[in-house]
This record gives sequence, structure tokens and C-alpha cells, in this order.
Amino acid sequence: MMDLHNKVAVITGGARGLGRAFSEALLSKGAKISICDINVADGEATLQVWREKYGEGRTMFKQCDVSNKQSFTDVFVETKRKFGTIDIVVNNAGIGKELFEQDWEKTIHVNLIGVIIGTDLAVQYMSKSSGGYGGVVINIASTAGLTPVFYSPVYCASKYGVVGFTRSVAANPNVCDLGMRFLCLCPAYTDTGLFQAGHSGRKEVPNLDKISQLVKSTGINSVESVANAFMELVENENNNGAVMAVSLKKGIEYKHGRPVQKSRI
Ligand SMILES: NC(=O)C1=CN([C@@H]2O[C@H](COP(=O)(O)OP(=O)(O)OC[C@H]3O[C@@H](n4cnc5c(N)ncnc54)[C@H](O)[C@@H]3O)[C@@H](O)[C@H]2O)C=CC1
Ligand SMILES: CC/C=C\C[C@H](O)[C@H](O)/C=C/C=C/C=C\C=C\C(=O)C/C=C\CCC(=O)O
Repeated sequence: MMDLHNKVAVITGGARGLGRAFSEALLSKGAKISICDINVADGEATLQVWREKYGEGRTMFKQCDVSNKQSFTDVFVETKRKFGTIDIVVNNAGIGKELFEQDWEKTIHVNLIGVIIGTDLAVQYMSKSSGGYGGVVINIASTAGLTPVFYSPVYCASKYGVVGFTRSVAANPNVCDLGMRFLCLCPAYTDTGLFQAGHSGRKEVPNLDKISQLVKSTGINSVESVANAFMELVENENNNGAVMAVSLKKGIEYKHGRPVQKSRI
């Protein structure tokens, strides 16, 4: 099990939703948290709550657009400056509000390119081959990265991209030299602002009945259940390349890379 006490985690999109839940799960295990988010108001509000609960020294917030390389790099610079190291990177920030995707380029820039930038920065700052101490990268995809979603093809493409990218980085024969793990979490529908904005049941949405059937096929996760699945991924140290799906109906399913259970002898 990975000892999380005093480990330093960068979480993108940490101001609310799943990113906030992942951050609080790590804080509860003694980790230090650096959240970045494009939403300053939510970021500052979340930081204030955490400072009152966990004290001044274990949390920080920096505004960032993960699709902008300099903006994202500044998060790593500031985190290293404040905490001295980085051990965990969670590429969580994502968008998908428009069911029929008017601004689809932005979805690719945030959901896929942002994850690629974050993973590259993680290797630069954590890998043993670049003078770091190793670490773990958890990329947040979706079950929409494992199965077609007719009403959001570009969102789906972005998430299939995250799964394929993460598995490919993990499969590099030299990954052991980095001392890093690369993991993918694929939640099904989860009760957050993103889900509510995309599935408000607006009457004008075509094929609403088919969308409802898809949601019913998995049920709607609580944020807490996804955070519990996230912690299983982070704490298991023998799971590089793991792809974990989590849904209300089926619970946790490893789609690839079930962790190797260390033999008892
Ligand atoms: N809610 C759901 O049903 C599911 C969500 N996911 C994924 O989980 C991740 C988190 O989603 P939720 O917590 O549901 O959404 P959310 O909308 O509640 O939170 C996303 C956070 O990311 C931030 N963000 C958006 N664009 C950003 C950017 N360019 N740079 C930095 N921060 C940015 C937002 O301000 C927000 O605080 C996303 O990648 C999403 O695709 C995956 C499967 C299911
Ligand atoms: C437009 C996006 C809006 C909000 C984000 C979404 O809530 C979320 O990311 C979308 C999830 C979509 C899931 C769609 C279908 C899921 C189906 C299943 O999980 C069950 C079937 C297959 C799972 C994959 C597999 O077992 O191979």
C-alpha cells in the first residue's frame, strides 16, 4: 500500500465535483494538496473550507487552464516551490456540457490535450530519470472511453483518447526506469455539476428516452463511491497500466491491468 502521509498531489479541476472529492480523500490520509482550476471563485471557496479543516500548510489553489501549457506548467512550478516535491498527479479537469457539442474543439483541448500536457509535466517533475523520486499519475477518463455514447461522440473520442494514451505510456518498456505508475479511472455517470448540466432532461433534446436508457444501464454513481475507487487505484502499488471502471450497477471492474497481488510467501 502506498503511504500517503505527507505525499504531495496535484489535482486538476479540484475546485468541485470529483476533483474535490479525490483531493479530500487524499487529505484525509495525510497528503498535501495542490488544486488547480479555471474557476477561481470555486477554487478559492474550496481552499478556504480546507484551510479551516486541515490548517494553512497542507493545501494550495492556483488558477489554471489545463489546455494552456504555460498556465499548467506554472502550477507545477508553484507546487514544487511551496511543498518541495510532487508525488501524485491527477488529471481530472474535464468538460462535456453540450450534449450535441457545439464547441467540440474545446472538449478535445481540455479533456485530451490537457491530460497529455499534465502527464508530460508529471514525468518531468516526478520521474527518477529526471532527478525525481518517482510517483503516480491517475488520468480520469470515463466509461464513455470504453463504450460508444451516441449523443456525445467528441466527448467519447476525448475519453477513448485518454484511455489509449494512458495505457500506451504505461506499456513503455522503459517505464520502470521512471519509477512511475500510470493509471486510468473510468467512472460511469456520477452525480456532479457536469452530469447535471449534460443530462438535465431538457425536453428539446432528441432521443431523450435513449439517453435515459443509457443512464439506467449503469445507474448514477455517488461522488463518494468514485472517490473510494480512486483511492484503491492510488494506494495499490502494483497496478501500472490499470484501467478501472466504476458504476453504481457493477461497482469496480478492472478493464485492463488487474493489480498483481503480491504472493504471501
Ligand atoms: N460526472 C460524470 O458523470 C462523469 C465525469 N467524468 C469525468 O470526471 C472529471 C471531473 O468531472 P466532474 O467532477 O463530473 O465535473 P465538474 O464540472 O463538477 O468539475 C470539473 C472541474 O474542472 C474544472 N475545469 C473545466 N475546464 C478546465 C480547464 N480548462 N482547466 C482547469 N480546470 C477546468 C471546472 O471548473 C470544474 O471545477 C471530468 O474529466 C469528467 O469528464 C467521467 C465520467 C463520469
Ligand atoms: C456529455 C457528457 C456529459 C457528462 C459526463 C458524463 O456523465 C460521463 O462522462 C458519461 C458517461 C457515459 C457513459 C455511457 C455509457 C456507459 C455504459 C456503461 O458503462 C455500461 C457499458 C459498457 C461499459 C464499458 C465496458 O464494459 O466495456
